[in-house]
Amino acid sequence: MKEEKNITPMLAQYHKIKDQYPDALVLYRLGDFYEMFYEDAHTGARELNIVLTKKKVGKDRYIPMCGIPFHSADSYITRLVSKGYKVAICEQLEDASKAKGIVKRDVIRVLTPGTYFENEKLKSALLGIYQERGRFYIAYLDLSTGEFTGGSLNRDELISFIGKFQPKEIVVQEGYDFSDLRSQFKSIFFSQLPEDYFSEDTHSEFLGFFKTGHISAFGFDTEEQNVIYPLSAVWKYAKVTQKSFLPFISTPKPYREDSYVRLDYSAQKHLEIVSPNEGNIPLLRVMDRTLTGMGRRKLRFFLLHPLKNSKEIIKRQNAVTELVENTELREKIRDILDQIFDIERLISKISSNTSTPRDLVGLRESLKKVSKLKEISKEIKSDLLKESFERIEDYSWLIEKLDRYLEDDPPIHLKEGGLIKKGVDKDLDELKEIKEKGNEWLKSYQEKLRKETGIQSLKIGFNKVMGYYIEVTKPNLKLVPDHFRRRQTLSNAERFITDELQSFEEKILSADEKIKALEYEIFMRIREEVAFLSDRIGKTAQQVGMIDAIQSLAQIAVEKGWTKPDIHDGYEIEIKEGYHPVIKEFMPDFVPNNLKMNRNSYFHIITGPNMAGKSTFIRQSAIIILLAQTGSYIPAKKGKIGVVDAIFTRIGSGDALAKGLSTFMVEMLEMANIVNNATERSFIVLDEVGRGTSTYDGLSIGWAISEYLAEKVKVKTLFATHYHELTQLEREIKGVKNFHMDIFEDGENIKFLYRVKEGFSNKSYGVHVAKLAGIKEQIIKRAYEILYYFEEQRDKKLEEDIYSLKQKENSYLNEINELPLFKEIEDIEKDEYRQILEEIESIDIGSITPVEALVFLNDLKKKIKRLKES
Ligand SMILES: Nc1ncnc2c1ncn2[C@@H]1O[C@H](COP(=O)(O)OP(=O)(O)OP(=O)(O)O)[C@@H](O)[C@H]1O
Repeated sequence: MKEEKNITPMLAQYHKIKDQYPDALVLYRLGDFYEMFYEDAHTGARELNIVLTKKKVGKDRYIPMCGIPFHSADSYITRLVSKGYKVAICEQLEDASKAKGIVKRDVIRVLTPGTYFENEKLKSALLGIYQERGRFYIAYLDLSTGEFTGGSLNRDELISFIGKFQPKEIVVQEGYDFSDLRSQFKSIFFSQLPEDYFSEDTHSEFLGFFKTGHISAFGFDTEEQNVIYPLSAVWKYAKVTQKSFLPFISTPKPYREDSYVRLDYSAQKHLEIVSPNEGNIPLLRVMDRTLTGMGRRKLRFFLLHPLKNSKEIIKRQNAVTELVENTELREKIRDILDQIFDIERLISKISSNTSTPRDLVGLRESLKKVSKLKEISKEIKSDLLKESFERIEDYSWLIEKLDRYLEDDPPIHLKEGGLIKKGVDKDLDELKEIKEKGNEWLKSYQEKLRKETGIQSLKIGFNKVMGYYIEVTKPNLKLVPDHFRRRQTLSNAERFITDELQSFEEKILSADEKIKALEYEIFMRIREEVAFLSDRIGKTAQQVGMIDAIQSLAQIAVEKGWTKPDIHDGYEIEIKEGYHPVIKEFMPDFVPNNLKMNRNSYFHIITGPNMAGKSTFIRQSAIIILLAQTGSYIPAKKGKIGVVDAIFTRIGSGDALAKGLSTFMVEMLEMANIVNNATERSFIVLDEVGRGTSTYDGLSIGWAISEYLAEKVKVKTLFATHYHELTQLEREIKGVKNFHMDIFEDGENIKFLYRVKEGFSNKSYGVHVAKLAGIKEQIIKRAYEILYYFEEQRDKKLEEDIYSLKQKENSYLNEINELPLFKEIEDIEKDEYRQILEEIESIDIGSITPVEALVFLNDLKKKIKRLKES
């Protein structure tokens, strides 16, 4: 900010502070308001829709200003932060009435989208990214729970991670180009951090904070060492923004993407696991039977991180089974969990100094219930649950202490007093006694005055503005003695004070102030003791979350009659009478379907009319596999699941992920990702491929991709398509099988049966759907005429195409030699001519497919054309 000459001391102070926070809106405390000045005032007034005024700062000098009242500042600040602004809170650090000269002020905290952790609405979380040689090193920090994790990812994994964890703010090193990430995640705010956040000094400070000398102490491997950059940068950012309020941060944990099923961002979105597409309901919401915040977060993690290791899946499944089968135990656990608050949030608040006395009482009560949970650990049999129960620590000594110290129903605000029980501190007890005795004195003094004056209705009262007073109603005023001094006149009474009452007031008020100060001091001491235990209590809270997530899986299984799938390491997948768990909620007569995949039948091409249930079927299959691998029971009569290593989806064409890319380009990017990464152990669902381009381009791409996936990768795939030509693949590749959605046809009227059957269907019934949608009868009639014509043409053309492709395959060299174009190149320069000839000769006739032959021919034609033109 430019220096201004001859400015007031207040403005000079403001400039000094603002200069330290150039990228934040500085909220400068002035009495009962937070004021913004200059450019900040313009921004604040615009974003908050409040009046922009002026502040006089000298003779005829004004600066722009806007202000928000201190008492309702929270909602204004939330609005600013949720719009991506950083807000620096500049407080008065001393009592204005006692200050000599200008009141001391400083920024006590900077609130940013990723660090305003105590705001429930914002759900703040922070991600740091450091890039080196194409690898992304990340650190994720959720200050509301203390969760801190770091890892090394490739680009796809990074996108998937952001999708799963949904940070509100991403911080990167200066100069890092994040425009492509920003276009993909529009609701996330990005900040660049200066060099020193990534410096060696910061590394040492960070390691010092966690009392270790090297990052490997957290369990990171040698090749992950660079993760120290984002970890320490994120930690420093939290420290700088929180200032003295730094809440609990757990020891960083390595995030190992490769121990979970690969679930790309597009799959998370398409399957609507935790966040729905417009208007829908996500799987998590339908399944969630957790009773605590920790459990809810754990269940969310389970669903986004299905396991790959069959032993681990079965271990979790066994825990779920125990609670499915033992109703009494499940209900006992649920009853206890229901009374436990969000311990992770509480300890985070308590250690950040933003806690209220009620948070400590909440923690105490929750820990009591946690002890109750521990009491039933003897009844537990399954390994995973047993481990969780065993890891719960016993906090009876802390509970006992908190019980002894804290009043059961303390006030919300820390400074109101009445927090600490009797018997904790001698001085405090004495002061309280003075206060209590004071009450007795007041009673007897009131009695004495009534007798002396003869005014029976005389009463002594107290309010915060006036202090103590003697109230006499109007009709009795003539009886008031001379030594009563008037303090206030009301409509039907007068209030007085006497010397005696005034000296009493001084004594009591000073006792009261001392009580509050002492209580505050004691409270802060206990708070610190609890904060010191944060890490350990946090670990116990994690176990409570695990138990809660497991019981939630058991509860939903019991409620909905889900079954336990058979998990194995083989290739086969079999689902009997499976259904879509979300759609079924709203459609009780949902038709269940079977899926059977093995070495002879793993690439299923599913055709059928529009609206017949193809998409639903392929999505439900992916969801059932995902659920099975989280250890959950499944919405099916029976299931055998050969563990998959990835679930890929290519669904829908409406969701242009990144603006600026065509729908088709987005679709092809997703396809490229699938083709490049799928293995024999993956599971793919494709809902139409190549729709965003011309029919033949689309068909060719769909065809070539199917051939590659079915023949080369041999990956289990469900491919819903309107390209009926693709059903030909069944004859050419073993493992490809055709299915269709069954319908009941009666002339031009059809009824959807929503059942998947073997064989193909060569009609789309799109016109029928148009009719259902209410398009005029005469248009429908005409559409049918055109459709029949096209169908005839198509069938003829298809036969011809296939015939000619076969021909090309058998004798492609001859055909290429006979191409008229080929002869024309004889006049062209020898070298290039030879090059083309060599290219033709290098082709292995036996291994080329019809589609490859076509592509090759097209390429050749283009090259020749280019040569001719040059
Ligand atoms: N198994 C089922 N039982 C009952 N109703 C179903 C079933 N599957 C789907 N439906 C209903 O049919 C509607 C259309 O299903 P879906 O979107 O899966 O069809 P589709 O064949 O993929 O259509 P399109 O080819 O137009 O994309 C669903 O919204 C649902 O209401």
